[in-house]
Amino acid sequence: MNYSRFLTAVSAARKPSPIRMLTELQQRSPPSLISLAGGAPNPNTFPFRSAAITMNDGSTVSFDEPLMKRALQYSASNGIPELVTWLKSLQQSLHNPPSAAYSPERGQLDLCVTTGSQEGLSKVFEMLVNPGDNVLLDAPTYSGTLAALQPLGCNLINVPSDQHGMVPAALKEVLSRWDPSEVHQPSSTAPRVLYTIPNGGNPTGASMTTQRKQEVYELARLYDMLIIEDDPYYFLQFDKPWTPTFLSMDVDGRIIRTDSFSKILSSGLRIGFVTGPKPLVDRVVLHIQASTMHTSTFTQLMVFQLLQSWGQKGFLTHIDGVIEFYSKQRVAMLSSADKWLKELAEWHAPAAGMFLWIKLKGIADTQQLIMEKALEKEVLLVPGGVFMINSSKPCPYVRAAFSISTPQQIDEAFRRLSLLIREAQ
Ligand SMILES: Cc1ncc(COP(=O)(O)O)c(CNc2cc3ccccc3n(O)c2=O)c1O
Repeated sequence: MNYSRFLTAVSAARKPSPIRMLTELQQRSPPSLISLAGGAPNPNTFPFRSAAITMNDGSTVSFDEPLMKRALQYSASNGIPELVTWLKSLQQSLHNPPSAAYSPERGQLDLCVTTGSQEGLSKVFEMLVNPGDNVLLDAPTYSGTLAALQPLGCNLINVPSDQHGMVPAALKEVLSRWDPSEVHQPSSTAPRVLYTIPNGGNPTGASMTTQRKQEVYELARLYDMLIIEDDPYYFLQFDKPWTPTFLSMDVDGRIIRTDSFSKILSSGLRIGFVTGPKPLVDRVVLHIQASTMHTSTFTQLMVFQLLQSWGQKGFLTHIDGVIEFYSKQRVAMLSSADKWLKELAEWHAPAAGMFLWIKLKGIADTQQLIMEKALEKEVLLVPGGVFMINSSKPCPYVRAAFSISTPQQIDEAFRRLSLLIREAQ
């Protein structure tokens, strides 16, 4: 793969920070090294001494004095080494990516920690997307992605999708505007990037089938596109076996995958990770060096100690418990939807995630209904327009999350929504 053709001028211009290189050199050196180089503050001046975090199972994640001094200090921009190693091993076990054994130039799999997958997404978009570029995605899509992409001045092209995700035949039709043999010409306007949320899509709850992923991947090969696989709901798939990921079929090194611990460990700790070809992950890390420097060392060490004590088996056992919770929530929302909304709306049962995408019958646009009337009835949902490429276009959908409210609250909310719809029809 020729990765340079995908980089924006800004990303290509990024250079390693000399100071960060010295810091990382020092961290790799024997303790006998005396460094007067780094501008790191002296941790003995920090007011925090130790910490002990009690886990639900009664165990403790501890920070003794030496570890606390490390936790409160700067660390490597790609993530603390032990967490990066643990996550790479997890990706290997879950996805067995073909590119893991490749040379760096050929797109060897690499990984960096980010402050939530949101940071990973925004830095990946800024690495790849120039003003005027054509970028493919299946709308409706995550509003945070639109917020990161649209200011870059690109042209977002929608690829039709349904409850099983992006439709390969529709992608083929969209791409038929360009000749695959001409995509490498400097004047070509062919898309170089395709973004999708393959599991438990936000807001649609849609999940791509393996067959569709394979067909989309082959089209990405034909037109030499990168695929951004934004997959924060991968661990919230209700049925096993979990669907193979784009990363697991990535023989070319053209997948950039963003994962998140927000839906399974904590959303406030802000731990995500970007997995992809080393030439591209390196560019994301250079951007991190020049922006946040790194994700909180304390947070990374807290999560790493937990993962180390769990092991992959324990991690997956925890996830089983999370899935069981959301599965019950989903059942509650679907039964309340059947009870209150059957004649008034349409929806598909999601196979993953935490969202129900509901089409209200007889209502052209939900924006006003939700933002004005719903508050009167004391029920809040997200009007579907915020997930569309053109948010001003009328949209008859609303997004309902079954993550926080109790089954009883969900039932009452849908009773209120049913009154709202009847009044508005
Ligand atoms: C498809 C997709 N990709 C990336 C992310 C970012 O997750 P991160 O790892 O935590 O950074 C998300 C998070 N989605 C949301 C977040 C959120 C935060 C506050 C309030 C509301 C929020 N709503 O509604 C959301 O959908 C997502 O759905």
